[in-house]
Amino acid sequence: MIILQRGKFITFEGIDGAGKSTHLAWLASFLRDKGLEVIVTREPGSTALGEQLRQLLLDHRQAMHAETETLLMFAARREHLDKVILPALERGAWVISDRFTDASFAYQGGGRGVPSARLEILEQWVQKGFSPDLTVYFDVPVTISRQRVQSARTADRFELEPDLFFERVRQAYLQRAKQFSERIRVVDGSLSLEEVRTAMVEVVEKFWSAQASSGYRM
Ligand SMILES: Nc1ncnc2c1ncn2[C@@H]1O[C@H](COP(=O)(O)OP(=O)(O)O)[C@@H](O)[C@H]1O
Ligand SMILES: Cc1cn([C@H]2C[C@H](O)[C@@H](COP(=O)(O)OP(=O)(O)O)O2)c(=O)[nH]c1=O
Repeated sequence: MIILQRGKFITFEGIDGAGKSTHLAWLASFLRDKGLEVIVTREPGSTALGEQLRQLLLDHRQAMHAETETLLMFAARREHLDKVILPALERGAWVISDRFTDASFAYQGGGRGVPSARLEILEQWVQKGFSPDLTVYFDVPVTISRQRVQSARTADRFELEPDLFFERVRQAYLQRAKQFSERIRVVDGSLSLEEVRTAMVEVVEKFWSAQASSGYRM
């Protein structure tokens, strides 16, 4: 009898320009080299409906109430869980997502001031106790992330927010990293690309060894 083990769910977090997307591809190939099926995905988005919600959420002409924004983020997440994340984990694949619920606590909570208690209700409603197995948080000062984003792409609705908004987002991430220190690993994203990658590899290799020693069959 073949007993299929559930895959692992890894998320990347950080303020815009922290370097998440740059390092995601590396992690995917690291895990694929170990023989795993790996799904790379992102939030908001990654389903047909989720990508439409993403367009509404990121379009700078689309002003919206902070609670509308929050509900749309969780609506996109519900689809993402149902159509992509949970089926992949159940068939044994590993899933790496560029952002997940920590982003709602950081952006809608820290950035927009939506009370954590409300976010926790939505989290419980949508996730029913499900959360990532590992989160890598790339921490960068706002000035650095701004410079990177400005030279890399056209700003979306969030990236047009002032520095103060991103300071609050960053503080909320740091606070959450303290609160969930077992799950959320902080990497200094302000270093050179090579140095950040080395720090990330260390985090991922530790996680990998912990899985192996706890009996996870690779
Ligand atoms: N450690 C780094 N040093 C210098 N530039 C970086 C570093 N990390 C990312 N970048 C650059 O910053 C820009 C934004 O990076 P990206 O990975 O898209 O960030 P995010 O996905 O977190 O928004 C890209 O042009 C990328 O090449
Ligand atoms: C998932 C999520 C993203 N966001 C925001 C953060 C980003 O500014 C934006 C899109 O995410 P993303 O594509 O990761 O942006 P970037 O590549 O610039 O880091 O959506 C929230 O505000 N709340 C959420 O729950």
